[in-house]
Amino acid sequence: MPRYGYYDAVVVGAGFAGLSAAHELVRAGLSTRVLEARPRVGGRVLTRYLPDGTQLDLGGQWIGPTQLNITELVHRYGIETYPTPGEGAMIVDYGGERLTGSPPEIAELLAEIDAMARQVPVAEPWNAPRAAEWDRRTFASWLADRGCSQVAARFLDRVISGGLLAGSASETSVLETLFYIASAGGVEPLLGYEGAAQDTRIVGGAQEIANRMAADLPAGTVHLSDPVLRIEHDGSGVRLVTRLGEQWASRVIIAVPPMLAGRIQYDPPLPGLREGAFQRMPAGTALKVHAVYPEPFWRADGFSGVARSTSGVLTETVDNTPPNSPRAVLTAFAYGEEAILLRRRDAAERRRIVLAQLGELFGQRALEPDELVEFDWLAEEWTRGCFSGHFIPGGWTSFGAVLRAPVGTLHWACTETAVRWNGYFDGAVESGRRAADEVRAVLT
Ligand SMILES: Cc1cc2nc3c(=O)[nH]c(=O)nc-3n(C[C@H](O)[C@H](O)[C@H](O)COP(=O)(O)OP(=O)(O)OC[C@H]3O[C@@H](n4cnc5c(N)ncnc54)[C@H](O)[C@@H]3O)c2cc1C
Repeated sequence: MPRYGYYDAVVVGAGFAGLSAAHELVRAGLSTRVLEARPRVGGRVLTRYLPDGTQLDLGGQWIGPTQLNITELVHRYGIETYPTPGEGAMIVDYGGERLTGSPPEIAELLAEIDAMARQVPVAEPWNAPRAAEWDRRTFASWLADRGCSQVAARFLDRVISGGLLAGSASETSVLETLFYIASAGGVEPLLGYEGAAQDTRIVGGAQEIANRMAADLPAGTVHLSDPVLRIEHDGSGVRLVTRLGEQWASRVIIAVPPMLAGRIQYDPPLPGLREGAFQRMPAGTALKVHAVYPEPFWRADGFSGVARSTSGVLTETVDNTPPNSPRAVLTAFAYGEEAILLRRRDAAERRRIVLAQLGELFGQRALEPDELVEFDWLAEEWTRGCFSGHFIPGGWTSFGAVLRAPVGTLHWACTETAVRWNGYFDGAVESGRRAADEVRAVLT
């Protein structure tokens, strides 16, 4: 280990991106330190246990079979997984009509959107043939002009702009929407359960992967509860001022969400385009709420627990009960305007609104959970949003080219910079490894 706190590389942030970067740097024989603001690793994964042992993943939780980076880590550490409970009927509340799947109009629209997404080169979306037009246009305006039914537009606004991008169609460009879809390999790999992004869960919770990655680094590599406040980079080396002291490094990988990377003080200030990119990538506003019941009563009624809805505040629900759990968990998601509306209410009113909709979907027994557990990632000092950040309209074509470009001795990671599975664990791992490759190429 180097003396006097001088490292070949310092990584800021111990989420999947930062931990993945650190592993590659250590493997390359570079002296490495990770500085993490929180008293724990994992960032946007957070597994909590209720006193009786019921497990709740308050942050990210699913992995899917085409997410090869995160799957490799799960295998490397021998972490057990289980399939997302899937038996029983899905409920689709489609403009007040109750269906058991998406109607043909939605399938047609999704096929069209998929075809458009195939025209977006994921490493450089700004070079898509219709990039300029798609980047200045919101997805809401595309839906309006497409001439689909109002309910179909509302469904896609809530399920795509909400469920995937954690916002609403009026704030996201067509290009960002298509990039996100292309980055995951299509609409079905994103929205589906079996064989798709919601296929598999982690025994012990998703935070277990991050815990194991941190434990597998040389002792003392990860330094917790020490946020980086200021970065001085004169081209020859870097001085990092943290809450507890200072560190020096030849190279730094900043593996934190854009919203937070932009809040670190840089001296000299970052180039204008780099700063502009941070400013144009706000984080989503999704809310994830867990209702805990004595048993999964919906299964006995023939339902899978999966619901999608065009009305009410909740767009999606899922059976989130781990195997051998003492109690059952039904998890609900609100996105975009509905998630903002819920935040405007106090906790008692939020509870009333959420339970009323669960009752409409799953019947009387849903009205009386043992507990309702919520966690607001938007209010988390070291995350500031949920699920991830996205370019606002115009962002990709004006600022996309600088998203991953190093600034002198500073390198950028985090899921928002990923080419594949952007926004997911898998993309975070990819981004950390890519940034470590950049550093390795210079230092070894
Ligand atoms: C509710 C929710 C559900 C999700 N569901 C899924 C899912 O099912 N599957 C999936 O694949 N993805 C999911 N995601 C997204 C997934 O969690 C993220 O893509 C991934 O965890 C991001 O990893 P990261 O390393 O890029 O960033 P982060 O996890 O945000 O890590 C950044 C780290 O940097 C630290 N940090 C911030 N600022 C500083 C500073 N100044 N100094 C030092 N440290 C700092 C933070 O504390 C954090 O630990 C979900 C996210 C949320 C919030």
